[in-house]
Amino acid sequence: MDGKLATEYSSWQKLQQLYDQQHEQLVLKQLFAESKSDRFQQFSREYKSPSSGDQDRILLDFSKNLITSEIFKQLIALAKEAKVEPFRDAMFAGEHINTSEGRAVLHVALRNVFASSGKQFQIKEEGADEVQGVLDHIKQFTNSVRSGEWKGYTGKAIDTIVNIGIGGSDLGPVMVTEALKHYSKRDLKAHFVSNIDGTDLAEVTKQCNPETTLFIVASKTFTTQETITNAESAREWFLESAKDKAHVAKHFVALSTNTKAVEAFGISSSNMFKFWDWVGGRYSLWSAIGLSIALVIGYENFEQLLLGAHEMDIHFVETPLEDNLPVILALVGIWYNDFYGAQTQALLPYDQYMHKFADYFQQGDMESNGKTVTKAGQFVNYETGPIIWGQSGTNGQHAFYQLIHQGTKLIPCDFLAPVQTLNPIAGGKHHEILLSNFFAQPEALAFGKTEEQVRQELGAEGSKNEALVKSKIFQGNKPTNSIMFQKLTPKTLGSLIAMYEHKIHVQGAIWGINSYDQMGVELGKVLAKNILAQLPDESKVTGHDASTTGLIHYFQKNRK
Ligand SMILES: O=P(O)(O)OC[C@H]1O[C@H](O)[C@H](O)[C@@H](O)[C@@H]1O
Repeated sequence: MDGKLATEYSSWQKLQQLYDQQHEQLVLKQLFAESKSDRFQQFSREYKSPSSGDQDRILLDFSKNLITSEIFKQLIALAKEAKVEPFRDAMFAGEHINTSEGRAVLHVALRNVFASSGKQFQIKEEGADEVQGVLDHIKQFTNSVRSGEWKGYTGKAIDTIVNIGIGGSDLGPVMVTEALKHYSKRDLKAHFVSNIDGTDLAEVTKQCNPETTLFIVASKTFTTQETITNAESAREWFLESAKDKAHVAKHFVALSTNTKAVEAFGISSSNMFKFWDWVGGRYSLWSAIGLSIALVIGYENFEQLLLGAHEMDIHFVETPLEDNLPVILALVGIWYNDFYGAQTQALLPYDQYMHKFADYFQQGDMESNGKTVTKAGQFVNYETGPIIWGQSGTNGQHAFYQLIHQGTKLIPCDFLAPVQTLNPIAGGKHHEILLSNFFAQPEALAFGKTEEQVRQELGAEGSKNEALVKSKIFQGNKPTNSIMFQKLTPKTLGSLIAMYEHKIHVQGAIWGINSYDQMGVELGKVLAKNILAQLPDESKVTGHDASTTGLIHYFQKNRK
C-alpha cells in the first residue's frame, strides 16, 4: 500500500517461487497424513464475542487449504510487507483512504457506539459524532411504527413496509431481513423494490394497502434513476387513493445523504434519516439504510447486529495477523486468486436464512475489488477481485456442485454453518442431515475418490467399463474453508458480515487498489441516459455502432 505493485513485494516473489516449486506436491491427502491430527489445531482459529463469549463464537477451519506452515508464514509476511496493519489503522482513524473520491471510509464508525464494549475507536471526521443521534431517531421511529402508534392517513397502523432502493441501498437490508427472519415481527410485512422494471413495483403494490403501507426511499445520493423513478411511481400509486399530498408525510420516509434532493422530492427533513459520504453504499446497512432491518427485527436486535460488527472490528484491529480471521481469509484467497489462477470464490452457507449471503457479497466484494488500476495509477499485472457466487446448502449441491467436484476449474469454497439451528424440527433430524452434508462436502472435495476405490466398488465386471471407472473418480485436492458459528443471532450475523468486509479490505490493500470507489458502474449509466432520449424517434438514433443501432431500431419498429 505504498504505491507498489503487489508483484514488487519480495514476499510476493517468494510466494511465486513456493508455488512454482511446490504446488505439485501440495496434496491435501498427504498434507493431512504428514501432520496427523495437528493440522486442524495448526490451521483453525476460534473467535469469541467479548460480550457474550460462547453464545456468539465463530470457528474458522482453514486446514483444508493447499498451504503449509511455510506458505502461511509467507502469506503473513506479504500482509506485513503490504502494510496491511497501518492501512487498517488509517481507515479506523478516519484518514481519507478512498483517494479517488477524497473520502474517509468509516462504516466502522456506524457501529462504534458501544462504550460498554471496552473499546471505542477515536474517529475524527465530520458527522462521526452524529451517528448516535441518527440511531436514536431510528429507534424512536421504529418503536412508534412497530407499536402501532405511527398512523397512516386514515388513522390505521402500518402493517407493510416497502424499501425502495438498489445496490447497497437494497442488498444489505434484503440479506439481513432474510437472515434474521426468525427475529422478525410477523405482522409487519416487508417488501423490497429495486429494479426499474415496472414489474417489480407493480407486483409489490398489488399486495399493499395504501392506508397501511410505509414507503422507505433508500438512496445515498438520491439521484439514482431506478430508485427515484420507482419512488415517484409509488407516490403516484399512493396519491390515487390518498388524494391529498399532505398525506405523503405519513407514508414516505427517506434514507439519504442528500437533504436537498429529499426535500425536492417532497419528503420533509423530519422524515429523513441521514448518513454521510464516508459510508460506502455497499457498506451502508449499518447506517440509516438499515431502517427497514430495524423495523423488521426491532431496534434492540438491530443494535445487536451493530455490536457484533463492532466486536469483529475490535478483533480485526487488535488480533495478530496470524490469528486474525479476516486477514487469514484474505490471504488464503490471494493464494488461489493470484498463484493458482482461480477465478471465482463460492460462499456456501448451510443455513437457509442466509440464502442471500452470496448475493450480498457479490456487490460487497466485486464492486470493491473489481479494479485494474492501483491507487498510484498503475495497471496491475496480477489478478484482483474474485467472482463471488454461491447459494445455500444443500440446494447448491443439487445444482452446481458437480462442476466443483469434477469440472476443470478450481473453485475455492467457504462453507458456513451454525452449530445450533433455530428450527430444531423433527427432533433435530433436519439439522443433523444438513450438518452431515456440511461436513461431507469439504471432505469429499479435499480427499476425493481414487481409481482403486472406484474399481473396488464396481467389482471386476463393472471395472471393465473404463469410461465408467474414469467418470467416477474424484481428483480431490479442492480447497475449502469451514466456518462454524454457534447460532444465527443478530450479533453473530453482524460479526460474520464485518469479517468478510475486512477480508475485502485486506485483499484490496495487498493489491494496492481503491476498494472504496466504483467508477466501473458509471459508463453504462451515462450511455443509457443518452439512449433514453433517443428512444422516442428512430431518426434521433445516432452515434452508435451498427449492433446497438440495429437493436434500438428493432425495438422501435416492434414496440407497438
Ligand atoms: O444509494 P444510491 O445512491 O441510490 O446508490 C445505489 C447504488 O448505485 C450504484 O450502483 C453504485 O455503484 C452502488 O454502490 C450503489 O449502492
